[in-house]
Amino acid sequence: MQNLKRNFSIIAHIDHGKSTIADRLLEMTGTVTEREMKEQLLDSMDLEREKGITIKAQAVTLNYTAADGNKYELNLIDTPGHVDFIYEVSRSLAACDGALLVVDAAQGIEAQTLANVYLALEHDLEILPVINKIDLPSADPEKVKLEIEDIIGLPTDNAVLVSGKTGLGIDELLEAIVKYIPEPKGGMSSPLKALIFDSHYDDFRGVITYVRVIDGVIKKGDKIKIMSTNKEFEVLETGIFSPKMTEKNELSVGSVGYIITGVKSIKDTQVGDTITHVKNPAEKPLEGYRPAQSMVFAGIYPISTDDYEDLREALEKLQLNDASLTYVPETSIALGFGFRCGFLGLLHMEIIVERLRREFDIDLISTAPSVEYHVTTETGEHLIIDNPAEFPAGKKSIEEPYIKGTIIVPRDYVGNVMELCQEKRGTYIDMSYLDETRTMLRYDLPLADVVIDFYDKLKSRTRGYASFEYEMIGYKESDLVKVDILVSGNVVDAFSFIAHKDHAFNRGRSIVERLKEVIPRQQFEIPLQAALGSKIIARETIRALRKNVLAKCYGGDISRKKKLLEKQKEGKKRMKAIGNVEIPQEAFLSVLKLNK
Ligand SMILES: Nc1nc2c(ncn2[C@@H]2O[C@H](COP(=O)(O)OP(=O)(O)OP(=O)(O)O)[C@@H](O)[C@H]2O)c(=O)[nH]1
Repeated sequence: MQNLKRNFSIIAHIDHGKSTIADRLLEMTGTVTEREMKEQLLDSMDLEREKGITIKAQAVTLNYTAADGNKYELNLIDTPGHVDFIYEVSRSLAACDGALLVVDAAQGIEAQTLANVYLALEHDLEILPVINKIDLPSADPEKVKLEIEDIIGLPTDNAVLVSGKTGLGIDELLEAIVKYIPEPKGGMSSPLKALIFDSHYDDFRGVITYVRVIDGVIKKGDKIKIMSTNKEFEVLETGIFSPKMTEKNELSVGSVGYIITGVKSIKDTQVGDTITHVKNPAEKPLEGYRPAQSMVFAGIYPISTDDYEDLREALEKLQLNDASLTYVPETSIALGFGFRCGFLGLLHMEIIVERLRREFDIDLISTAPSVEYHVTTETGEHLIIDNPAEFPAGKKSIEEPYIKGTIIVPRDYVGNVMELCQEKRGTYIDMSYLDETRTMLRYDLPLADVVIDFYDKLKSRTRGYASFEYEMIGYKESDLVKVDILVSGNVVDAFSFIAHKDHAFNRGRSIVERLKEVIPRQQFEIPLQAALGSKIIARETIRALRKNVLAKCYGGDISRKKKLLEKQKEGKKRMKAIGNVEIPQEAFLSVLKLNK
């Protein structure tokens, strides 16, 4: 029997029009009305819209009657667009049989386009090229077609030219989806295999698990189990997204929808895992499952110690919907009680910190982001550390994570990009010309240096024209040291960092220079030092000053004097005392920012 389902996702570089095209498809198939369309449906989170990125994979089912008279069920699975979420992209793609490759007719292929295409090819997906924005005067669809053929090696005979803005070509696109995206293969009577490609926590209904059924049928009342953990659950409801959650009696081969099981935590239904029946289970799970892994770590501290419990609750809540966020309590002499958090990448970290601030209204300090190091001690012990405070004194060797970075940039900026990559300890791999104006560069880079300020610098040095994408390539041995910052001879743990030996001096010096500017003079001299073990590598001194707030009030107005003293006391609350030195909160903020 013919399967009239088609499962696909849209892959595109940021701003090439993924959401706009998705909206048009929803509109043309009558899935949502124009009025409902006002809000861009597929990315609904505020923050997401602001940052112009799609964070969480989502799905929607469209009903489409094709020119051949058949009624098709088209399942569009939205994928996150950013490298931080590459694993989620990969799992969403695994739920599809094909992908629309959307390329902006005026911009051409970008780094992210390439990375996502390679992922789709790894999953054996049929790729349908879609050239968007053909309404633009600067559109050059023929040139973009050639690029797709030359750079990706993908034929473009069946490429569809569209304008997400005007709706031009969307009819043809729907027909092309039915024609070129393969129908789902799988056995109706085979043991159940369903891939979990996303999940979210709903306050009222518990965990909603997004699944794609590969083999078999799943329905209400079924006893199921998660294959990696063998945990068993009962199915309370099955349904599809149209785009609201709509109950359906069953999900069968090729279906994309949700199941509700009364699971309390999304940790129990991790993305990439396989669901099967307790009775007559599948023999083997679907390939490629691995738990999401933190790549970037940072300490997060409430500015006011009163907010500590609120911060813990907020993190707990965020984790309900984000299994890739990890946190453990941590204490810092300088910053007090907080949490060491693990993130998928820098953007993920920014999003979480921003949500803590906005949605939970907590004032925070985050320490400079770091990565996970593999250390072998002199006694042969292997340690994994993600916090400079844990850096062992005696060590034999230390390894750090490396990425392979791909940067596409207009030719004029190649010099700047190469310079930046060199500063970031990159190793040049190769360079190729995409067309007359654009160049693709590849470098191996240490992740630690990429997370610090690589994106920002790349943007400013190429005036925003560069696109950047990376993949992890593993660990490499490196000459790394820990640098401590001392204020009046006391180590301020929040400022300690791990760096390559050649960079230790510069970073250490810039921190003590900055501290000299932001710590107010006190009644005694304050030495500021950067130290590598017991060796001082940089030093500044804040000269002594007798600060007398009453100096200005030579008259006898006692109440005014009192007021000033009160004010000074207030200010002191916002100080952290390191030894006998009072350091204002702002000093931490400004130095940690610089450290970023
Ligand atoms: N002129 C023109 N503009 C378009 C077209 N399609 C999309 N745009 C515009 O391009 C910009 C990006 O479109 P989005 O649909 O948000 O792009 P996206 O790929 O989903 O972007 P991210 O969600 O940031 O990954 C928006 O300002 C759209 O209005 C088109 O066909 N023609």
